[in-house]
Order: sequence, then C-alpha cells, then structure tokens
Amino acid sequence: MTLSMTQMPIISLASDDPAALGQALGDSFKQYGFATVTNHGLDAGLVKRAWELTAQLFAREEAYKRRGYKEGIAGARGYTPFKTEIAKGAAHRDLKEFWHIGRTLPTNSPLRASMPDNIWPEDMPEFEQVFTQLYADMDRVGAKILSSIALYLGLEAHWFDPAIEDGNSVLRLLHYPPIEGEDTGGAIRAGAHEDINLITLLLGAEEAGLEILRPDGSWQSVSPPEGGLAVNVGDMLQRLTNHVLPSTTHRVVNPAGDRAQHSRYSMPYFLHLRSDFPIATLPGCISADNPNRYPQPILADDYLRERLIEIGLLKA
Ligand SMILES: O=C(O)CCC(=O)C(=O)O
Ligand SMILES: [Fe+2]
Repeated sequence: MTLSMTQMPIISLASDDPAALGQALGDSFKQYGFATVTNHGLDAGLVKRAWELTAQLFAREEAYKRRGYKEGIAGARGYTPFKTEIAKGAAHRDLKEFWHIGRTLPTNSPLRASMPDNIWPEDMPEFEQVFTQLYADMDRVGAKILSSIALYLGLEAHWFDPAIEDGNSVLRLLHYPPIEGEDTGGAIRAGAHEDINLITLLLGAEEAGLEILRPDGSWQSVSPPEGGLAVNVGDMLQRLTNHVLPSTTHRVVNPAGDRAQHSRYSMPYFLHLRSDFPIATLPGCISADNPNRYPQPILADDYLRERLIEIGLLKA
C-alpha cells in the first residue's frame, strides 16, 4: 500500500453539504476511528490565549497546582499530578499532568449530583472566562460533527442533541514535560488506551507523538494541519453503534532528538453524553452479520464510573 493510500484525509468542517460532510467523517471514522479536521471555526485568538494560560499554569510550582487536586473528585475536575493516570492494563503510569474543566450547571440542575463543580486555579483571573468560552465552543463544534455522523448512521440530523444536552463533557489541558536525560523506565507520555466518551476533539496534536493502532498491529502517526483538530470515536459511540464506528487504540510516544527537550501540550475535549442517558445499541447498527453485542443498555454515568475506576481516576 502506498503512503498516500494510508494517509488520513483532511476534512473541512466548513462544508455546506451536511450529508457529504457526514459521509467524509463517517468513512474516516469507520476506517481509522479518527478524522483530521480543518476550518472548525474555533476562534484563533481564544485558542492562542488558552495555550498561553495552559503553559503558565503548568509552569507554576507543584504545591500551587496540588491545591487544585481535590480528594473525592480527583481526576474529575481541577489538577491531576504527573504519573497518576494509568492506561487500562498498563505497567507504567503516564508521563503527563493535566487539569480538567467541566460544565458549569445551573444551581438547581439535578445533574449536579453526578457532575462536580469546577475548580479554578488561584490568582489566574482570566482562566475561568477563557476556558468556559472554549468549552462552550468545543461543545458546539462537537455537536456539529455528531449531527453529520447522525446522517451517516441514517438517523435524523438532530438525533444526538438531547443525548448530549448538559452532557458530562470534560476539557483536559495536558502537559507532557520534557523527558531528555530522564530514565523513564519504559513509561511513555500516554500509554495505549481508548477514550471512554462519545467523541474527542483534540487540539495540539500537530506536535508529534500521537499514534493509532492499525488492524495489522502497526502504529500510524496522526498529525492534523496546524491549528486543526484530531477527532476520534470513543467507547460510548463504539458501543452505541455496535462497533460500526470503532474506538481506536491510541498512545502518545516519547519524542526523540531535539523535541525531547520540549514540553508537549495538548487539549482534548472529551464530549460525553448526559449522565442519565441510557446507552442502548442503535437498531440500525444491528444486522445478521453484526448481531447486538450489548443487549443490556447501561446509563452513561454508570459506564463512566466503571471506566474511571479502571484507569485510577476514581476510587471504587
Ligand atoms: O495528547 C494527545 O495527543 C492525546 C491525549 C489522549 O489521547 C488523551 O488524553 O486521551
Ligand atoms: Fe485518548
């Protein structure tokens, strides 16, 4: 197979033909579990400010960052220290630290029981406003992608709207520190894993390191164009579609040469279903060749909790 045949297509979200966009995204998801996307409409100035604040946050001392690490909801909101998360079944903890931002819900929302309040870093006044805006914008771009995917799956364009309304989505600011001269003992920046959520929108993947596992066992690097998004299918969408759309295993490998002296930053937006949404296999994704793998539906929140325990972010 030539290189061009294995290259992932770059898909413009600015298309005014929803069906064609759905076809292009769906084909890429079906083949790779991933799509690389441009013209997503996120404001370049806002994204630039978000990168600056992310670098400032992680440059602060450990004690400062740990004040955003709260027992009980560790892993859900605020800070998670270096070498805390571990991919399911992996031998080493990941060489990364991160900060999670969730949805700000109205005070009287019943969903607050399953969605903790945000934790904002001390004395970074712009942080809340910038990331609340980016969260809302990512939500909008994600909804557009899901609407195209709905068409691809033969569903009504707005099928996902109620399923993701006030969804338990998380914006993760990720920092992978420089590794030059470190004995990493076999650990990598992010061990091979699948995402738990519906779809992930990832900014920052143009810095090398992200790789996806191909069916033949080889690893293929993913690098969207500058400022673009890598978008991938998570386990919830894989389950909903009875594996018609696969949640592809991916990892972030350690850089070689000069890049080992540099931090890598990325920002995945893990778009989740509403906590009380029952994940039941879509009838259109069940056939004689592909019988229902999940006859028993599961609530999105129950599924999430099971999976967070597995990766060390929640206590059983
Ligand atoms: O940093 C990246 O490029 C990917 C991060 C990732 O896969 C994750 O946090 O789930
Ligand atoms: Fe991931």
